[in-house]
Amino acid sequence: MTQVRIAIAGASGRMGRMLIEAVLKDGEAQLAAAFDRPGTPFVGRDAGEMAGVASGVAIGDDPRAAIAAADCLIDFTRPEGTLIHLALARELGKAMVIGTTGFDAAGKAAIAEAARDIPVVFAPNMAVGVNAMFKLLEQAARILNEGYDVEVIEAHHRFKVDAPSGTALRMGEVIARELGRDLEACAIYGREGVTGERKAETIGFSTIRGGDVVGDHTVLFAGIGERIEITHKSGSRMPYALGSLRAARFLAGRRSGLFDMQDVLGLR
Ligand SMILES: NC(=O)C1=CN([C@@H]2O[C@H](COP(=O)(O)OP(=O)(O)OC[C@H]3O[C@@H](n4cnc5c(N)ncnc54)[C@H](OP(=O)(O)O)[C@@H]3O)[C@@H](O)[C@H]2O)C=CC1
Ligand SMILES: O=C(O)C1=N[C@H](C(=O)O)C[C@H](O)C1
Repeated sequence: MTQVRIAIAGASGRMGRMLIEAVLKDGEAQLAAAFDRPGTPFVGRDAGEMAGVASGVAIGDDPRAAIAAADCLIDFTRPEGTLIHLALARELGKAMVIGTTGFDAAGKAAIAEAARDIPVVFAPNMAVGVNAMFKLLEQAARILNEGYDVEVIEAHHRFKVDAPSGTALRMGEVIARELGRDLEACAIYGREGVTGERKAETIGFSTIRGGDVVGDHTVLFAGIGERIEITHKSGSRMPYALGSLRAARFLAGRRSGLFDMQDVLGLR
């Protein structure tokens, strides 16, 4: 069995650490490189240190060298960093798994463009449970397509920098598509003051930030006299890391193309 050689960007970040731990425990993957931004105190230290395992791989600060050493780059950083790493992966002909959220339209277009030359999995949530919930939402929206108000509520830790979460936005997209609506036109991001009555076609988003909440998402379908709530709660970041490794294996042997976790999990 050939092992997929993995490089990890943002090695000292919350997801970077979790990914390193997952790769080191996975018999089908090999940690080829891990890197951080130059000047961070983690550069030069063993990548497995925070997982309590000696990996023999020192955290570097040269993205090009790290990506060149691997078959696949897994990137959970920030949009500006991811786009730099994406250009390098494209130049070097390497696969890439992108978990970073918060891209603008130009960033998403750059990912689609790069995927003409290299294989890319780009998904706002790598957890199997959340991807199952996307399918449940499709079905719920299909059934509750009239008379039910749709609200997406998400909660995350105090360190998260983008809102609403990428997952909440994808939930909104899935529901809007099923209802024949354009999310850009119907999304309401928070309410304040005299807002007037709720418009039936809107999809509302509410964001909570606090403490160490890993990630909770609820979609509320509220009718007159009844309501349905579909909720996913993350208790650990490991499902995101394990999903990313599944994605890296899915990309092995592919030459190009833009995929998401629905493709990886065969849910399309
Ligand atoms: N798709 C999914 O399943 C999931 C997605 N995410 C997303 O992943 C991303 C990272 O989350 P998380 O690990 O919690 O964040 P952290 O802030 O803990 O880690 C981010 C890492 O990226 C580095 N980084 C930041 N900016 C840049 C840059 N411009 N260039 C290169 N490296 C950079 C940071 O380095 P430094 O310390 O120097 O800033 C840090 O090492 C977020 O967008 C989050 O929403 C998170 C969980 C699951
Ligand atoms: O920043 C996080 O932590 C998470 N971000 C992703 C998102 O924005 O949807 C996925 C998960 O919810 C955790």
